[in-house]
Amino acid sequence: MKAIETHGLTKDYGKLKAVNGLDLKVNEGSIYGFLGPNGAGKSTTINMLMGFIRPTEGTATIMGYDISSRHNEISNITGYLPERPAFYENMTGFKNMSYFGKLLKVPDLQPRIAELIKTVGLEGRENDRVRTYSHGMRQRLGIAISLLGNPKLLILDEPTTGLDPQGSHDIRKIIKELKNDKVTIFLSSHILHEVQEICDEVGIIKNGRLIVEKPMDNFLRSTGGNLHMIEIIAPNMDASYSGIAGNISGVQKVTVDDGRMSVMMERPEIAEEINIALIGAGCRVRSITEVKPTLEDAFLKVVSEEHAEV
Ligand SMILES: Nc1ncnc2c1ncn2[C@@H]1O[C@H](COP(=O)(O)OP(=O)(O)OP(=O)(O)O)[C@@H](O)[C@H]1O
Repeated sequence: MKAIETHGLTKDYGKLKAVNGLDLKVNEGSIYGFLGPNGAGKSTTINMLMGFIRPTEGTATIMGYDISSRHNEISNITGYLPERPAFYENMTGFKNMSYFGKLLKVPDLQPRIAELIKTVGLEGRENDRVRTYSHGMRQRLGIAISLLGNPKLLILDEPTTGLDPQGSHDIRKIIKELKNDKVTIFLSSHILHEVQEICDEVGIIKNGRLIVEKPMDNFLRSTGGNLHMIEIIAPNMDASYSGIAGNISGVQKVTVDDGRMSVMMERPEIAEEINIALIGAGCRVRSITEVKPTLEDAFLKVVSEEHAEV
């Protein structure tokens, strides 16, 4: 069973197809990064999954439950953090949690709240009114509330946007710990280095259509043309060594710039041959580092292409 599965999910706003025939598959236990340019249809998709708006066409299930008919079951197993969470501003963080916890009929509510306040790092501020909270504290409270019911699936709409480095780091840590507890996490974000760090699957939507859905590693490798890249540093590195590396079988491209050689090659083991050849030719190799493709590069590449990949 998939944690989330959609078939032809579509939302029209007049002539605009905000979401257009979306077929998503989110594996249970994964951290799935749902990406796309502004206006691509991410929030509209999330709003349909959460039952806030009705699809124009198509179907979707969450943990096997149909979103159009099994809303109660879905609410019981899904936690949700909206892009801008709303609270009772004049109540304390603790009281807000109590209120939502009672709505969800959370058993042993008081100890559960205390535990979550600790998890999200709000200790010491839980008895202050929410209107005095910073943006980061509001996000922390929103995450704590979304976790009240011990969800199996957590849907987070841009959870770290606008947070300071410590806040983003803490939230990434919470997300990774939830994965260890087998919670599936579906998050939308524009902060691609964070998505690369924590997500193991990636789906990219553009103009309402899914253009990529892959395990993160596969996606990063596929957009790099399945090549591996290394960077070699040597104090006496210069262009005369390019031919030495370039002659080795499986090396696709060599550039030398500012005392650094960059090599694109077909297999990672070729690095050892390059090292031996360079040293044999008098190059004083100091370091060889694997350069990982970035999600940002891969994302920009696929969204600038017109064709759909899936
Ligand atoms: N209630 C609405 N009425 C009309 N059009 C809407 C409505 N809600 C969203 N749209 C349009 O649907 C498209 C998708 O919007 P959506 O908010 O889902 O994008 P998004 O991917 O979440 O964008 P962002 O990254 O900017 O948050 C946009 O063109 C938006 O203007």
